[in-house]
Amino acid sequence: MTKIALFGTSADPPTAGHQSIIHWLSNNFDYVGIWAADNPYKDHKTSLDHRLAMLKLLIDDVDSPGDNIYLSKSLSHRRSLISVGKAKEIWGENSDYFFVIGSDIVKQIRQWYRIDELLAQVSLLIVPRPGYTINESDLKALEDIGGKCQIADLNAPAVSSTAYRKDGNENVLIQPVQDYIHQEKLYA
Ligand SMILES: Nc1ncnc2c1ncn2[C@@H]1O[C@H](COP(=O)(O)OP(=O)(O)OP(=O)(O)O)[C@@H](O)[C@H]1O
Ligand SMILES: O=C(O)c1ccc[n+]([C@@H]2O[C@H](COP(=O)([O-])O)[C@@H](O)[C@H]2O)c1
Repeated sequence: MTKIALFGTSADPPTAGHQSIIHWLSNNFDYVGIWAADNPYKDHKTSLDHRLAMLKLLIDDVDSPGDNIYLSKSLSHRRSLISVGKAKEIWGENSDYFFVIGSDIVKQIRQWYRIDELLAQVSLLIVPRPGYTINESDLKALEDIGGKCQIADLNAPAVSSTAYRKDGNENVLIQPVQDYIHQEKLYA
């Protein structure tokens, strides 16, 4: 069965961490669907169009021999259940869908919109994030509501969008994203 990884991010701005996840997904799945979306729990510091443009630069910079990464505005939705529905219009009902989250989201995701319906349609692929241990009790709570969880065998770097927004740490960004931010005078 075709394996599809789905990865949504607020991309405010996208970091070297997002890039290492996308690179790994590209090597481990048949297709990778990526989108930028507003997060209903957060305020964003720049427009969705700028965040999409930065995400495109980040993906263009990924060395992907399979050429299997799809950044699609049609997937962009603040509710991931809707994004998954859009993905199924692209890759069909008979593919195997893996919804990718960092380990910092494992507890929170239980509060997401119609989470039981989301979990019925995808497996969760959890990327270990430095500083965020994956607790058995959180995995069990997800399983209790129908979650099928797998842990990705990937060491993502200890970087975050917050480190750039709050502290201006440019080391968390790849050069093309830094250049775009300067050119468009974002996050000033
Ligand atoms: N370095 C990382 N390691 C593991 N997971 C990550 C990493 N960066 C982002 N993720 C995961 O990718 C998804 C999208 O992340 P998001 O765009 O919120 O980045 P972030 O750095 O967490 O942003 P912010 O600092 O604004 O909260 C989330 O599921 C998050 O857990
Ligand atoms: O569906 C939800 O209820 C929901 C709640 C919070 C976040 N999301 C999505 O999760 C993705 C990652 O968000 P973020 O801010 O962690 O990058 C992004 O695509 C959001 O739209 C989705």
